[in-house]
Amino acid sequence: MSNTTAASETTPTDTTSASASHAQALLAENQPERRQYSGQVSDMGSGESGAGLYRKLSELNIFDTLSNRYHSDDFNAARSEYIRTRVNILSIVFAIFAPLWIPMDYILLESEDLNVIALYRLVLFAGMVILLLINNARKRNLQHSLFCLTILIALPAVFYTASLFQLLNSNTPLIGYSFIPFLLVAILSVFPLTIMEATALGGGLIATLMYNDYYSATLFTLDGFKDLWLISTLLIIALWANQAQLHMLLRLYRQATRDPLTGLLNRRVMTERLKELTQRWNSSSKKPPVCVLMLDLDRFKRINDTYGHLTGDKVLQAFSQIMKEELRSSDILTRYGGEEFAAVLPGTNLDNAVKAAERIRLRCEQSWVTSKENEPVHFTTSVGVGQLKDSEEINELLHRVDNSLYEAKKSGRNKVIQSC
Ligand SMILES: Nc1nc2c(ncn2[C@@H]2O[C@H](COP(=O)(O)OP(=O)(O)OP(=O)(O)O)[C@@H](O)[C@H]2O)c(=O)[nH]1
Repeated sequence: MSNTTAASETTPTDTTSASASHAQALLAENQPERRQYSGQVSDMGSGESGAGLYRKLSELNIFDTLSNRYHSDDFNAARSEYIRTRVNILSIVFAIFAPLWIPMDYILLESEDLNVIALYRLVLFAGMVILLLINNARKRNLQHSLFCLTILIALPAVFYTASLFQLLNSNTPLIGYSFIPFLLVAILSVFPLTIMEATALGGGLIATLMYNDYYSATLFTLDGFKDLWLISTLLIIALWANQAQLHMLLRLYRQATRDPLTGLLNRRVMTERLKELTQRWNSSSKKPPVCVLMLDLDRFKRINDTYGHLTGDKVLQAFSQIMKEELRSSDILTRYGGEEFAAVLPGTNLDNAVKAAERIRLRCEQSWVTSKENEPVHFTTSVGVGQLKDSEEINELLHRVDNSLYEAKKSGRNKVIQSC
């Protein structure tokens, strides 16, 4: 055990690993911009910063709903469950309604088309049943759910194209067929999709409609234009509905997982993430290092008692800002309890974790917030650091690191102690 030397560099610890990229996704919703300074720490609790256009777009949640690039693995898993259940319901609806129309075809279609179309409908029915099975084979996997959603949209689109080709030369009116692309675009609106996902699926449907209009020689007619107009309008409304759903999901998710004062993850989420991480770590042959920091503000009660709780809150926000700035965006940062914080550093060895802890300690020492009376309020932190050992349970690691933190407090505070 040792109190480490102060690290002069201000760059975050940077060792690579597979788990680091996983953790990056876990926390991506909370990425701050890195700023380097020491001195007065502004009271930014949300973890959002930036300027100009980027900031405006962030405020409009454009980046949140544009693609899933900034979504955590956990949020993606939650969203995939929404998509999976809706794909289940819709594939059952299609499986029921596809063969149900066969009697209507017998009334409306000419005899030479009947058997072929009935066969297409049975194939669509079988496709939907198979999709139902595939859709439930993997849970909490966004790629898989999006794949199944694409199949859900593609199967009726292929059925529509094949039927249209079959019925191209017949004189019967296409009752029960021509609305299919419009129905599919409308169906998109029940899913919480990003703009890119919905545009890709909607674009595919518009292309299908145009392809069929072209082959039935209606693309450049008034009817063709009317179809395009209608499907584009429906797609815009579907995109709007997608955005509303995705935005609401993100908000609910953030409320359930974040500490409102600092914007960091809450303790429950951190424990879950850490459990997942260690399970994966213990079962894999590659074992990149994983370290944990436990950080506690020193004599925080005194700050509250002297300057009031609002100033205490400012210190908590400033401290979390320092953590965000001194650690990598792939690290898992948590407000663990009142004035206690924790950080999981995947892909970082003990030496580098100690350096990172030392950077935070030093930044705190050099920083201050201002009280209501405009007095500078300084603060310091004590830190315990430990690295996950082979076959070690997560609780054992946390217990070890907590003991180091306790030792740092006992031996005078404003210290980093590593657990061996
Ligand atoms: N302002 C503010 N204070 C909080 C919050 N959560 C916990 N606290 C306060 O944090 C203080 C923690 O005090 P202690 O546990 O005695 O620890 P300490 O004064 O930091 O002493 P050491 O940890 O031993 O250095 C208590 O006064 C709590 O009321 C919060 O969200 N805002």
